[in-house]
Amino acid sequence: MFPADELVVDARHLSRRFGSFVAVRDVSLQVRRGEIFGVLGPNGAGKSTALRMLCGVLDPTGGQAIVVGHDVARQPERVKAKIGYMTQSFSLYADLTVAENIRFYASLYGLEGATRRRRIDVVMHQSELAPRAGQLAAELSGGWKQRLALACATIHAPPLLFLDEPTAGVDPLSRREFWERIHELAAAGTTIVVTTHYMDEAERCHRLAFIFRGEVFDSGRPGDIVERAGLAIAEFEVDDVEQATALLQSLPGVEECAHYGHVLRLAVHGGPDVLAGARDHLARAGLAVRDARQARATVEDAFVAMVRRERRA
Ligand SMILES: Nc1ncnc2c1ncn2[C@@H]1O[C@H](COP(=O)(O)OP(=O)(O)OP(=O)(O)O)[C@@H](O)[C@H]1O
Repeated sequence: MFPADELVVDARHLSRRFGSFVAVRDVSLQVRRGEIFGVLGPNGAGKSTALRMLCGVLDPTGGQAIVVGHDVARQPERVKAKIGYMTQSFSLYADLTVAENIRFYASLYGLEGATRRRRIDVVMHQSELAPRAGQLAAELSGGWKQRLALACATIHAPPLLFLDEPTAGVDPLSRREFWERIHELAAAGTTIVVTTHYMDEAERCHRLAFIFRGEVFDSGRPGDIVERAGLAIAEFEVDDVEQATALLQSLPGVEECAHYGHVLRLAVHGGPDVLAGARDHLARAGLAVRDARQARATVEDAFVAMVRRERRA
């Protein structure tokens, strides 16, 4: 492991206004070396704006961030040289081949001589792109484009990698492979800050920050965030799903009652006696319950509950 106190990102009270609109407000977050840090939030929450400030491509209008040892507002060029940045749109040159794209990024980061050759070999090998070196980027599938984008973003072996919705639109297998690669990079000491809308990906992060309307609402390890949300979950298989939903939604403390095929998933604020209480409620109304079981609350449950609570407030 790496020194636990080695902060690669140290943002304090970071803010960004666009005119009178505050897109990011008073965001403080610290990311340690080798961590995979996830940033979650609904559309328009301010995730990309926060990331762009941490990358040194957008000036903060308040607060401070030290990233890879440099102040993002005072030394944005130093920060940019030391980080990798991959966005949803991948920033590839469609009419260049795989190898040409990688060589282009190697030049962009000033790699020369033996170091350049070695890094090109390493990323080609790690991304398994070597057999496709001569293929045009435009001809690659979504998953291979994503591999190429990651290869380009890491060509200079940056100690810190920012990923802004890196798996949007790629298939589940490619997403899994991508995350395996992310974990390999982190295990080798690369720090990763990633935004995502996929909650299974959020669960793969070491720590998370929930951003809503520009502010951090909660942050910590996925398990701790889920625990703080205080939700108990039960799943029911019932014959009359619609009637069961209506009945369960009338129970006190219900956060959500959602359909998953023939299964109803109930999330309530409260203790584990939820299962027995809800089943009794259905039984009293004469509804047949074929199966009832307690389930694990997830980051998605915590996220949805948080966003709903804030929208109600
Ligand atoms: N250059 C800009 N000028 C004005 N407003 C902006 C600008 N950039 C972002 N915003 C606004 O700031 C808010 C936050 O946008 P941002 O792109 O950071 O959200 P996000 O959380 O990344 O959303 P998404 O998940 O949809 O990518 C939005 O309301 C957006 O319209």
